[in-house]
Amino acid sequence: MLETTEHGDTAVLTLSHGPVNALDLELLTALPGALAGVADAAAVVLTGAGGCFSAGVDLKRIGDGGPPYVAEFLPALSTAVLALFDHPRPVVAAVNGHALAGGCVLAAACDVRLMSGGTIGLTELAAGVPFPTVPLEVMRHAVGPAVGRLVLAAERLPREEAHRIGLVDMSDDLLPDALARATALTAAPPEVYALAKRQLHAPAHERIAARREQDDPGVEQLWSAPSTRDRLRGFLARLAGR
Ligand SMILES: C/C=C/C(=O)SCCNC(=O)CCNC(=O)[C@H](O)C(C)(C)COP(=O)(O)OP(=O)(O)OC[C@H]1O[C@@H](n2cnc3c(N)ncnc32)[C@H](O)[C@@H]1OP(=O)(O)O
Repeated sequence: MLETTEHGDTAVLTLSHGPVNALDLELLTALPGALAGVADAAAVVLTGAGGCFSAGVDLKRIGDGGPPYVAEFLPALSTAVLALFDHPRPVVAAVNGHALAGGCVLAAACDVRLMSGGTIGLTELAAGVPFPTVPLEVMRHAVGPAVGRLVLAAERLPREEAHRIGLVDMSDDLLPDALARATALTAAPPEVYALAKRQLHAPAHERIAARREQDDPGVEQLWSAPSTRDRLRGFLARLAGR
C-alpha cells in the first residue's frame, strides 16, 4: 500500500493501491508513520506505483458506504499533509502520472514537485462534490492566486501548463531527476533546512491544523445532501463506463 525503498541516503515512498493509487483511509493514515520511519534518511521522494501518482480519495470506498468522507477522510488527509509539512528533511514529489484532487493535494504539500506525464488538478467540482477547506489551504499555499482557476474550473492540467503556474517542474527522467533534486536540497545544513521549512509552512500549517477536525459546515451539509450522493454515483458510473 505504501512501499519504502532506499536509494542511497534518500528514501522513496511509493503510493501503491490499485490501478490509480486511490487514497483510502489506510493509505492516508499510513503516510505519517512511513515518514516517521524514514526520519534518518537525508531526503524523501514520494511517488506512485504504475502509471498514476494518485486519482484522489477512494470514491468507491466512500460510495460503497465506507468511512465517512468529512468525519474521517478529511482529517486523515489533513494529518498526512501536516506530516509532509513537519518532516524536517526535503520531500520531493515525483509525479509519475495523473495527480488529481487529493493526489494533487498530497503532491502540493511536498517541498518540490517534478512531473513526467499525466495531468494534475483539482477535479472535485467536475465530480459535483463540495471543495473542502484543507485542500484549498494547501493549494493556495503552493500556487497562490492560481488556486481559483484550479478549484473553480476543475481543470486537469498537462505538465506544461502546471509548470506555467508554478505547480511543478518538468522531468523526462523522473526518478533520477527526483533523487538528484532531493540530494541538491540536502546541501543546506539539516537544522537550517528544517527551520526554513517550518517558517515557510507556518501560516498554512496553522490554518490546516485549525480545520483538521471540523471543515466549513457547508462542506458537511452539501456532502450529506441526497443530490450530492446522486452526483457522486453518476460520476462513479461514468468512470466505470469509460
Ligand atoms: C470530495 C471528493 C473529492 C474527490 O476525490 S473528487 C474525485 C477526484 N478524482 C478524480 O476525479 C479522478 C477520477 N479518475 C480519473 O479521472 C481516471 O481514473 C484517471 C485519469 C485517474 C485514470 O484514468 P485511466 O487510466 O483511464 O483509468 P480508469 O479506467 O479511469 O480507472 C481505473 C480504475 O480505477 C477506478 N478509479 C479511478 N479513480 C478512482 C477514485 N478516485 N477512487 C476510486 N476508484 C477510482 C476506476 O473506476 C477504474 O475502476 P475499474 O477498473 O473497476 O473500472
